Amino acid sequence: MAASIRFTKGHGTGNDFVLYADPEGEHGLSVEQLAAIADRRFGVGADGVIRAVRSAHLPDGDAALVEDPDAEWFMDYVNSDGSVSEMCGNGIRVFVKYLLETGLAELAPCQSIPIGTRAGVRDVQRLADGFAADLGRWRLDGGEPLVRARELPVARPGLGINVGNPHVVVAVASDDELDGIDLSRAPELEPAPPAGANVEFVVPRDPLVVDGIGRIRMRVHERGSGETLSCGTGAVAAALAVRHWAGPSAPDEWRVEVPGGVLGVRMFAAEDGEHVALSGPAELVFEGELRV
Ligand SMILES: N[C@@H](CCC[C@H](N)C(=O)O)C(=O)O
Repeated sequence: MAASIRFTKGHGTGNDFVLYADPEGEHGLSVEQLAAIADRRFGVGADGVIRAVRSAHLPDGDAALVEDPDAEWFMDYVNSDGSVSEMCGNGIRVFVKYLLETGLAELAPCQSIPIGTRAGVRDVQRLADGFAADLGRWRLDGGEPLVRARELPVARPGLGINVGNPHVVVAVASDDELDGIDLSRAPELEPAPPAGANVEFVVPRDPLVVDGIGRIRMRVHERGSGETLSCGTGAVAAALAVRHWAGPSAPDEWRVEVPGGVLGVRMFAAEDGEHVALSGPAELVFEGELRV
């Protein structure tokens, strides 16, 4: 018999999600069901589906990732093709907004809430106009694969960066070149990273730095979702890559323009090394019922 589940649709700079609450961890959906929900013609339509599960009710594999006993909620994130990802930078802000609006959690302005994810526990702070997520440590990862994309005149070397999930960032020559890339198909990476990667194409603004803030524009092809209007972890990877290429005088604060809006990225020293934080808006736009 078909079951029905209440859902909320939300987005962060146009990266959109279907969210539903499953506090006791009883309503995990199959890959096929998740992909059907995310389908833009035959389903609700979204770049990803997010399930809110109490950490206390996770299966052993995911429970091992939640080391902080204060992380009451776990963000179970899947891409629009039903594949699992470790982290979603836009999703985690929308997730916290959803917990607050549905009364599943409380958070005073400027305070933070720890959220369990497959990349570990991440703190999300409530701001006046959105949320900021501390995405923790990052690392150069995956070398410098050659990237080929349709309408990109030549293959370019990318830079592999892991911010909880894998990214490859590619610098392009101009706004026109960025706008001309056809991302209706996944870019080819050589060698291909074993777990795949999200691929960001990035161009600096001129001048690159204004008032101590670095400025870039990017487009993204997401692993498991295709081209999206925004990718939070992608914006973080893009800012880290451009800072890496720009050298020691580059700033630690960045403004990243994506097709769906603007995100903020900040690198800062923490006890266990350098962390990177992502800030931006989170919107909930409608509610409905899933028939699964
Ligand atoms: N859009 C997200 C990233 C979602 C996961 C990604 N497609 C992956 O497979 O790693 C973001 O805002 O970070």
